[in-house]
Amino acid sequence: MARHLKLLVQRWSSRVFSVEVDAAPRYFGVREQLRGEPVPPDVFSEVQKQDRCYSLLVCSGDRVTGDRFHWELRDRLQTQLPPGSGLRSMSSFIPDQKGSLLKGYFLQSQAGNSSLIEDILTDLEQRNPVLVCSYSQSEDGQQWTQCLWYQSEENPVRFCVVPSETPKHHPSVLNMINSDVFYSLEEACDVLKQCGDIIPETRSVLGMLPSSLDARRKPDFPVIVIEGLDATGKTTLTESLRDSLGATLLRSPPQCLSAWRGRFDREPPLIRRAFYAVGNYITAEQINQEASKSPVIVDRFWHSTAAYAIATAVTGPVSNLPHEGAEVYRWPGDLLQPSLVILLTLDPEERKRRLRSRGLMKTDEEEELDHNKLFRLRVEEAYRRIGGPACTALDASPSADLVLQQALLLIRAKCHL
Ligand SMILES: Nc1ncnc2c1ncn2[C@@H]1O[C@H](COP(=O)(O)OP(=O)(O)OP(=O)(O)O)[C@@H](O)[C@H]1O
Ligand SMILES: Nc1ccn([C@H]2C[C@H](O)[C@@H](COP(=O)(O)O)O2)c(=O)n1
Repeated sequence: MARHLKLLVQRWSSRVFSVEVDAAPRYFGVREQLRGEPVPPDVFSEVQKQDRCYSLLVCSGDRVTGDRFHWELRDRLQTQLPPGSGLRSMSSFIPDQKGSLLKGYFLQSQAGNSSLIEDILTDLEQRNPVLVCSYSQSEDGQQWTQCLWYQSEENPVRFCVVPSETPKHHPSVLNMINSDVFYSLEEACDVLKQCGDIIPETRSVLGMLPSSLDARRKPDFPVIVIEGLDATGKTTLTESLRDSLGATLLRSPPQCLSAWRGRFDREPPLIRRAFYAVGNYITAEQINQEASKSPVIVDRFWHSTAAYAIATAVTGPVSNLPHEGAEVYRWPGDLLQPSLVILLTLDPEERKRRLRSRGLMKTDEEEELDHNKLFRLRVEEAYRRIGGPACTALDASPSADLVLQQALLLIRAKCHL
């Protein structure tokens, strides 16, 4: 057994497991001996006595391989598992310990299909970096126990399953920095470089980077970023501002990456977010060049990259986001800081009306914004919490002309244009 797996299992009883039920995590832990009354954790409360549950945790030493495997595993399981397996996202972590998060899946077998499921899991564990556990109920129905699958042939160690308190931080927060949100060009490039063999397009993306970057260089003209959810009116406003101010209009990701964007949108968060992070640095270089000649308007920048990444990594209500002022909301030290960031805000019904009347194709995340109210609320709140510079909110519900006038007032007050 690999050394890192052995170390993992040694600290097994200090780990907490979380299973997603109705878009919110439920927590449980394991103990070698049960103290006090047995209480089944609520994730097991609706499982029938004769049924078994299983967990699979991805334990790859290499994060690019591990994240890609975790991403593909969901499709594989959805195709192979019999109906009614109740596949859910799961994770395992040590509370408050950064980098301790392992991602995986939780499922259950029903009477009659457990041998099929066990064959699938055995095959997966033999060929891939996964750790499988099975859960079963004791004869008297009082207790659920966990058995590490790789040991089950030899001398299986059974752990008692116990409910666990909601941890201070959502588990995803433990691995967010430089996995979901990148705080330096170097960290984002490292991920893309590791993908060179599996995604040849990364070489072209990295080839677009300027040879040197100077985040401290102060642009001669103001740089104004327009942010907001899709269909809040960014394109409409940025084009009007360009015309009114005689400004240059740029966007992030920049035009030169558009041929590869769809390719990276199909990758797991680690790779996808690294692509968008690198896009911001390429746009920053374009800003540096243009802001020596005229004001620059930018359609999306760092706030979009960080807000969508944070809101996707965390599940459940807004209260699961990292707390206000947390490290994840800081601005990367090596990225150009705009003079002003305007966040367009819009009532969800009006946004939907504009989306419908526009009728364009939507990305998966835009679809998610429409269907998942909690996701939308998390993105909006993450936008507000990101600092350095923080967003200035602007109500985008009046007519396009009135929104333009309000934006010009903000720009003149802040940037003395
Ligand atoms: N102030 C406004 N009042 C009414 N309709 C508007 C207003 N601003 C924009 N629209 C319309 O709403 C739709 C979405 O606007 P726009 O494309 O500018 O949004 P966006 O934020 O750039 O969207 P995306 O991020 O998806 O590209 C368009 O059909 C546009 O004409
Ligand atoms: N600087 C950026 C720009 C965009 N994104 C991501 C966030 C969303 O998934 C999607 C929205 O972009 P749009 O469809 O409006 O072009 O792209 C990002 O992460 N960073």
